[in-house]
Amino acid sequence: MNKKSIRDIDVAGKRVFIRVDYNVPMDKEGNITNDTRITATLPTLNYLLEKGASLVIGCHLGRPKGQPVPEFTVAPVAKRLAELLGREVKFAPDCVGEQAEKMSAALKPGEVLLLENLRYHKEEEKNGAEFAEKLAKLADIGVNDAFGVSHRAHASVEGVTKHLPMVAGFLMEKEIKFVGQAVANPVRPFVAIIGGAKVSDKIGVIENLLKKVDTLIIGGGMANTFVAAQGYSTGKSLVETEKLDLAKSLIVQAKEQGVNLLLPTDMVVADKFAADAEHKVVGLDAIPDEWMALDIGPKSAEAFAKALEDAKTVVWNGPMGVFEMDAFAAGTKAVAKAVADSDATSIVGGGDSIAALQKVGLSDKITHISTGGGASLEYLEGKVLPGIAALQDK
Ligand SMILES: Nc1ncnc2c1ncn2[C@@H]1O[C@H](COP(=O)(O)OP(=O)(O)OP(=O)(O)O)[C@@H](O)[C@H]1O
Ligand SMILES: O=C(O)[C@H](O)COP(=O)(O)O
Repeated sequence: MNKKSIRDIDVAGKRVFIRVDYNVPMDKEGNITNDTRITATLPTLNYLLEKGASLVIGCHLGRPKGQPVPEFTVAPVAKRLAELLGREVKFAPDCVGEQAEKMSAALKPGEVLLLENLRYHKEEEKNGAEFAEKLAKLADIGVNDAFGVSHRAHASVEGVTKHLPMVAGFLMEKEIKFVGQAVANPVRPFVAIIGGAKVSDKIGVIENLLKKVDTLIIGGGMANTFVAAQGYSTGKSLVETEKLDLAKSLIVQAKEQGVNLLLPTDMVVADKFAADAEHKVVGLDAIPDEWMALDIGPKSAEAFAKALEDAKTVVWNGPMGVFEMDAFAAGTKAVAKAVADSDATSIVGGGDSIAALQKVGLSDKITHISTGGGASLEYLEGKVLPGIAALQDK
């Protein structure tokens, strides 16, 4: 890596601003259901603390759209982080402003301050210069250990580096190494699996992935838009109507480029988005008007698993269904098992994808669990991520 890391700087007695990706899955009561994204940063945090730094940690949770939405407070993260670090974690109820400045100024070496959700301010996602400057005031030097957010040119990721020199943390270094290596010269067949719910974010990635992979499997919420693009009626399923033309064109592009594009042929549909919903398996031509597709069906799962049998490189982001509810977890489980059973180099990324893998107990069968979902997909496409580009050169 041609970027500086925390090994290259002296942090003794300094306040370090660290951007992390603590966008962790939570249940309705606000309990963290998977803390991988927190534990993955501990080597960086502990190293800096041992070297005599104090830490000002910035992160986001969910998409509160620039408002202080209580559901998206990162207070539960502060509690979990304190348990994991075995030391007190102070909490600033606003990430910028007088109180945050006072709290950060009072930090002694070895002390840790977590800032409230950065996305409570709309300037974060807009990369507002003033907001970035306010964040920079909280520290002497910056560290980016948030690979998962480095595809976003947000204030705490990109803008802040104009006021605060920023270097890579250990997690960032590790992600760049593993994700980069696996796809630099992938052993073939190379299979990518895309699912999940962030359809408009990730559908654009597919065009570039088609140039790299031999097989592309699409499931989860992402598949519904492709099913609709083939002319089927999809009832109340999650569908990005604005992306139907793009989905159609991607189906054509896959054919032209000789990529084996696998879409579901059956679905598990439900009468509502709930764990106790009435549900059944149907073919694509039989999705009832008032129902929604919440998982791929068993035939699709079998076909996807078959395509993974002889894969040598696999990249997976996004669950095949609403795996958080047992009735809609079978597709994700089947694909997870197929990836685990193959002897491919496998990279699975994304907050919910990691949670799904742990739920089925197969994480240790995966070559690299990436904390980045959208970020790892964009990195795989060959894009320069703004958060990485903005780090100090060696
Ligand atoms: N058919 C579906 N309809 C609605 N939601 C779905 C469907 N299939 C999967 N999902 C939901 O998608 C969510 C995960 O999608 P997402 O794209 O955020 O993946 P991720 O692994 O968390 O990646 P990232 O880190 O980029 O967010 C899960 O909460 C899951 O319930
Ligand atoms: O979960 C993720 O992929 C990262 O935390 C980025 O979140 P975002 O897609 O809301 O920017």
